[in-house]
Amino acid sequence: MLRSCTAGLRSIWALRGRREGAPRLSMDLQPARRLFSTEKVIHKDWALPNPSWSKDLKLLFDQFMKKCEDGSWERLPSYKRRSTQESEDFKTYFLGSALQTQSLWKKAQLFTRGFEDGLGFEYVIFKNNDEKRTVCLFQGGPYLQGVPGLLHGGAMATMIDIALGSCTGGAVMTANLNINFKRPVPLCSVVVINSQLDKLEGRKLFLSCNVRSVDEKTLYSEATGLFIKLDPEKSST
Ligand SMILES: CCCCCCCC/C=C\CCCCCCCC(=O)SCCNC(=O)CCNC(=O)[C@H](O)C(C)(C)COP(=O)(O)OP(=O)(O)OC[C@H]1O[C@@H](n2cnc3c(N)ncnc32)[C@H](O)[C@@H]1OP(=O)(O)O
Repeated sequence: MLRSCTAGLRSIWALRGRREGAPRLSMDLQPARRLFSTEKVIHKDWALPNPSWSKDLKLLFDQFMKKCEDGSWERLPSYKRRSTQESEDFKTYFLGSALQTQSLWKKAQLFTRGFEDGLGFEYVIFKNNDEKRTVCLFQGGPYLQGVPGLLHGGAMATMIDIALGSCTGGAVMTANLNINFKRPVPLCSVVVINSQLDKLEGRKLFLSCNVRSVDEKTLYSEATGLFIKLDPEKSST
């Protein structure tokens, strides 16, 4: 596994900069203004295949794109930054946040999309609106290592949070996340996160998910989450 990961890493580095519009990874090599300067970078949809995607990930992606053809499933686009409207929605609740007072708001971006192709979080989410569930295809790259050769549990928790969040809509926050890590996830492998909305109770959304290998034989994790729809009457800061 480590050998294939190293080979993958070599090919990832060989492909550096080839994807159109892809910013370089390190801030010290690339001045911040260049990372955030063009509309093209800001609005790029990152939930699409790139050369770092493994065969498994591409195959599953193609299968789900087929399911999208009759409209029962949709691929969720993924941007480094939230749309102006979404940002405004959240700003309403966090008027005193440091981001706004320190003028850093313009530089804010989703941290899962801050890595160079293949090194961090490669993922795409498909949503079935009628069934209130999503499927997240996730390949965790070499920069997400915890125990040598294995994916860091925090990286897995991040993806679980995002996967569960994708079953919600509008302005919500994670109030509780409960994860059982059952088997370690090999670094650079592909996992499938099946999430569903179990119950809606007022502003509370109860969700659950499981994380499995592509062949479905290995159950890596199971999790539940409680998300709360933000109350416009309350400010959280
Ligand atoms: C953001 C998602 C957007 C989705 C967009 C869709 C696109 C899909 C694509 C991509 C998905 C990306 C997804 C990203 C995901 C990232 C999410 C995060 O990282 S969030 C950061 C970590 N979370 C916090 O920092 C919260 C901190 N906590 C709070 O701010 C508050 O506690 C909050 C807002 C959660 C609730 O506060 P209150 O004042 O509005 O509500 P109160 O009255 O306290 O609670 C309401 C009800 O919920 C229960 N409740 C609240 N917290 C609970 C808890 N921890 N456990 C159990 N019950 C709880 C309460 O008991 C109450 O229940 P009763 O109505 O009385 O029955």
